[in-house]
Amino acid sequence: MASGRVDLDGNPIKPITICMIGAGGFIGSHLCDKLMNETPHKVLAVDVYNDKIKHLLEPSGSGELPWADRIQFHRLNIKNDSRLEGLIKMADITINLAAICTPADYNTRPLDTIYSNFIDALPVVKYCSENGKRLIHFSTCEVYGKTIGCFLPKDSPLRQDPAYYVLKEDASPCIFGSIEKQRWSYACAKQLVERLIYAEGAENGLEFTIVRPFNWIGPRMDFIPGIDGPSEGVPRVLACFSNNLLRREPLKLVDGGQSQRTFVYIKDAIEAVLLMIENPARANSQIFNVGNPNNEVTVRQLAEMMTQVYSKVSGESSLETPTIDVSSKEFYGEGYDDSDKRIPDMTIINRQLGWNPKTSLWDLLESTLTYQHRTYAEAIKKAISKPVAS
Ligand SMILES: NC(=O)c1ccc[n+]([C@@H]2O[C@H](COP(=O)([O-])OP(=O)(O)OC[C@H]3O[C@@H](n4cnc5c(N)ncnc54)[C@H](O)[C@@H]3O)[C@@H](O)[C@H]2O)c1
Ligand SMILES: O=C(O)[C@H]1O[C@H](OP(=O)(O)OP(=O)(O)OC[C@H]2O[C@@H](n3ccc(=O)[nH]c3=O)[C@H](O)[C@@H]2O)[C@H](O)[C@@H](O)[C@@H]1O
Repeated sequence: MASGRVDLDGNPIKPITICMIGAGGFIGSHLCDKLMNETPHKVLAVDVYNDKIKHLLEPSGSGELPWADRIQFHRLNIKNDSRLEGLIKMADITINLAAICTPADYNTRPLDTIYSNFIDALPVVKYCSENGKRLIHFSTCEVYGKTIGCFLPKDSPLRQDPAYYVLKEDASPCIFGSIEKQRWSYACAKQLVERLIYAEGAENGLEFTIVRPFNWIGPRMDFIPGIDGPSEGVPRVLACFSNNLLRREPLKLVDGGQSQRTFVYIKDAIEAVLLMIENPARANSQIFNVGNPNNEVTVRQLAEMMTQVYSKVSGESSLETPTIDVSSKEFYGEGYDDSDKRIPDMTIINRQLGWNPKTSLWDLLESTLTYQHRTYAEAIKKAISKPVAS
């Protein structure tokens, strides 16, 4: 671990204690890795699960892990645990990652989605505000909803104009579908928490940073159905397509796979979060888009690229029919809707933190699919060869 580390203004960085809620998830596990390996900070890791950070908590051989005294796991559900306030008080800063954040849940479990993303976040904001603690809250790029451009006629030349689709923290509107399109329950809950945090900052002086991730992907994201998650579960697209590739099934393109996304490598994105943690003067009172505008593809193009990359890393040939079309109603059920296009404007994060993503989509898929193959291929083979109980 480096000593003599300095912030972006050349000041020495003092070791701090971080209360990380949702530390056992995809982003939390990578952030814990980074903090343990590269900084002197302490982490109070809060989650209901710890499988994805077990390697940081328990030594695999004999001897102690070098960071053993800098990470503590607290298994608790923030919905109903009185220990939460004490942990926030013990820390210098709280990072809240806890959420239900898989689109398959937004329209099928809208109450759980709203409670998780709105109600459960309220005490965290309150305790930080009342105790004068800094808060980094994880929101989402979904708060932008749809682009203005998607309401223009299909052949309008304005659709090519970035003013109609690039998403800016301080200028773009939040455009959701009607209430019966329950897909937007998540985005709407996240938006209201953003407004609450902003108001706590304005009226009560809460020191906050809001993060809007744009499709961060990489190893340990979600689960592979039937292996380390429920067989009927529907994770986010990276895990859905990985599962299809591992099982040699066609990748399912929802409504033709025409929606567009920009994907950023988790390791690039975590660099941005560390800059926020260690540069409070530059990060406080800011809302940051964190994404990679250079990695834009349609979902169909993503499927084609993942098929090619998987074939390269696994040595297996591609299927004759690599993709099939499926309607959103069939795949997600009633009430699904979609963001058409998500290009993050990078002006603010660039100006405040000098951060830029580095990894191309091909490279990030190559390292991620190498991990998926190494982690799951054998387990899938075994699961497939098991006779089905009659
Ligand atoms: N991955 C992305 O690209 C992305 C994009 C946009 C927004 N986000 C936001 O970032 C945050 C983290 O996302 P992620 O991809 O790591 O998701 P994740 O599901 O892997 O991690 C969330 C973690 O929070 C925990 N958690 C949920 N409810 C809890 C509760 N009541 N008490 C204690 N722990 C609880 C879960 O067990 C899980 O480990 C979420 O708020 C999500 O909305 C992520
Ligand atoms: O990651 C983000 O930045 C945010 O967006 C995600 O939403 P979305 O990008 O729609 O979720 P994915 O499940 O990754 O789906 C991406 C696209 O692929 C499509 N898809 C998904 C799965 C599949 O098997 N096939 C398929 O075509 C979806 O319909 C959607 O158009 C989730 O809402 C959140 O995790 C997060 O807030």
